[in-house]
Amino acid sequence: PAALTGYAPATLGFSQDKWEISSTELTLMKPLGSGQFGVVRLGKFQGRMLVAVKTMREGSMCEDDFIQEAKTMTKLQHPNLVQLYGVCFKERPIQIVTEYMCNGNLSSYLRTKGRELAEDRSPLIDMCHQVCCGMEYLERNKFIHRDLAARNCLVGEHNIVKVSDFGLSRYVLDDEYTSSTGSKFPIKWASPEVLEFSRFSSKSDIWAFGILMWEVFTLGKTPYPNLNTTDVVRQVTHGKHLDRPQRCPHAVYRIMKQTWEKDPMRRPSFKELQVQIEDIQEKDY
Ligand SMILES: CNC(=O)Nc1cc(-c2cccc(-n3cnc4cc(C(C)(C)C)ccc4c3=O)c2C)cn(C)c1=O
Repeated sequence: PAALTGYAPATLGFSQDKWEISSTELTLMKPLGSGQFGVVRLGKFQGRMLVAVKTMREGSMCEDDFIQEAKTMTKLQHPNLVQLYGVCFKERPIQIVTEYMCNGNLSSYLRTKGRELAEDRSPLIDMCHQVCCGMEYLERNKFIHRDLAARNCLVGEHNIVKVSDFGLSRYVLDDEYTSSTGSKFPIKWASPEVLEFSRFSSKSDIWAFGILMWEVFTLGKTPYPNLNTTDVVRQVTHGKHLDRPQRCPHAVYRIMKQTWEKDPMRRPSFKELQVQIEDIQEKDY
């Protein structure tokens, strides 16, 4: 059956609209770590399919709003998106069940495995291309991620990269995260219009994608190293950009710079970025 070949069927094999999962169908296993909503565990669905299970920490999420949206989110299906399989919401705390990615988040993966990846440049540009493909699908579906960063992408076998937790920031109840002046707000990935007016759009996702490209070509460095929040906000609003990472080809840096246009409408779309990245892959790699 498909599950044994490692191919993750989009809807775990049940009918399209069965996005409600009963907790009796889940076996929880080892913890994978904890995120904004609490502990995430490895699990098994119906005793055979490996999944990841987020158990919502009390008060961390606006659960009713999320449950409304979950049905739509299960319909977002793409090879470069971490598939949302369904939600257990008959008991509290609710549990979110997604596809499992064996190599963890892209930021840690770059920091630990980056050396090998950088031996040849193609894996790095290929990872950017995969994220771009997942984001182009979201853009096409008028779906905004709102917190695109290497830490919110996950890695599977054979350097497969998928975008994770898209749109979930809308349900975070922690003001430290949601307020642009909060200690957990992702300032270094935020575009000028997000910093000034909290104006999120696919064009602010494009800005964040440029920062993610910089993360990839620095093998997981934190952007604006040794700058504090105030300095980052000043630099970004005054049009000062991240420098070209030493292992980043000029052609790739030219793409990054397009994503950091102050005027959102002058930034490319993910569709246009996809073509530009594919052109580089054909020529240089
Ligand atoms: C070794 N393999 C693995 O560890 N694989 C996996 C690890 C995680 C994992 C583990 C712990 C924490 C988080 N995490 C991290 N950041 C988050 C950020 C948000 C927002 C709203 C702030 C964007 C929401 C949820 C999370 C969240 O659950 C994840 C994704 C999820 N999945 C599907 C895996 O395959």
